[in-house]
Amino acid sequence: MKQVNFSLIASDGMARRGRIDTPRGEINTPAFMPVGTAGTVKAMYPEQVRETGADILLGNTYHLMLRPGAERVAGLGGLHTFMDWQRPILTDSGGFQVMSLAKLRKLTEKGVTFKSHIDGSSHELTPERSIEIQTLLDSDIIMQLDECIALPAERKEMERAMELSLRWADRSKTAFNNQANRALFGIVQGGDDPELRARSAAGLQSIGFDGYSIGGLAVGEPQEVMFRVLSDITPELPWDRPRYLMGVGKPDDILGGIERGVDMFDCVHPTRAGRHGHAYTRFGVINLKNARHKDDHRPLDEASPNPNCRRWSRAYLHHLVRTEEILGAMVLSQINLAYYQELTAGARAAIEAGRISDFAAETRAAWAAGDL
Ligand SMILES: Nc1nc2c(CCNCC3CCCC3)c3[nH]c(NCCc4ccccc4)nc3cc2c(=O)[nH]1
Repeated sequence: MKQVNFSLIASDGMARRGRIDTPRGEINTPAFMPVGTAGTVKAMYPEQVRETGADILLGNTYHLMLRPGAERVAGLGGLHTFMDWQRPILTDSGGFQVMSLAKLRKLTEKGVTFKSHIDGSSHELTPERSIEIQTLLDSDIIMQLDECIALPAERKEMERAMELSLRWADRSKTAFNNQANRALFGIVQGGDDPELRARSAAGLQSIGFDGYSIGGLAVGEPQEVMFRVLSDITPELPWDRPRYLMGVGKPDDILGGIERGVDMFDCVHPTRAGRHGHAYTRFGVINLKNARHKDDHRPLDEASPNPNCRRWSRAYLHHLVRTEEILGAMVLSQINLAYYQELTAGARAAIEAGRISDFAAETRAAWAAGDL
């Protein structure tokens, strides 16, 4: 009996409020999933990540297969034990990271061979090996191996990568062998071409997956192109399965994705931006590196539910950022992750109350009015 199940709790237009039940706990959707690339959400204790409201976090096949190695993590009890995060983990298949990080990549029908960006050692990633690695990590939601191309691209190129990804989807499903205790997601490709996207979605559904990721976006295209592709594709996907928009994004991308029927999001942005001195608040993003803050005794946001937004002056946060103090990265990572969770929690409540469009309008108005 499948131990990972999606329930649709409410919908409001295309927006959905759902829940994914897994052996390691539930995931409330729309969900923002913090990224813990190498087995840690940078600058955060696992319990702090949970306290921000996260139900699930991401691990990374590419990084963990290179160091410390998938078999080694398995020997140490799997990724949950290794990092002491006992709630759900989603892992990516590694293909995207190979194409963006590795050296001397060679892509064939079989898979992709590459040299590690860490020590130059040779590696191969195939649909079968990626499933094996994600299973060794004991991940709760795993991804097919796919090929993601940057936009803009020629239609022939988008078609080639989409059709390869579909063949790899089939091989991934076979290698997955219907494991009951974890979920396998297919990944929709097809660039910005509606016909290719529809073919990809139909092809994945005929194979059958526990969830459907929307890949090939947030790869350089303008936001309106991403939104058009989303509006075209979510109606083509099964309403009773989660939709996961990969690598997205900034708060306004996430809000727009929710309005277009997306259930799950991941992005390195909130943690990376935090380490670079950018703080996300209800009024938009504030660059604390800017010298204008050096005498500002006001807290970041005195009405925030997050104590870290009330506790220190902007001048102090500016000081931490300017001096590159470790506490700066810690505090701003927590502030940004907490804000992303406030945003998705607010969306979940608004969908349940049938008022997602009001919520979206209020949220955008606060961003626009931002007295930062
Ligand atoms: N398999 C697969 N993964 C994709 C990813 C990686 C998602 N995060 C994985 C985590 C696992 C661990 C690491 C990440 C994507 N990320 C983005 N954009 C990120 C854009 C961005 C870049 C830097 C900062 C902010 C945004 N588009 C993506 C498309 C795909 C795709 O088609 N297929």
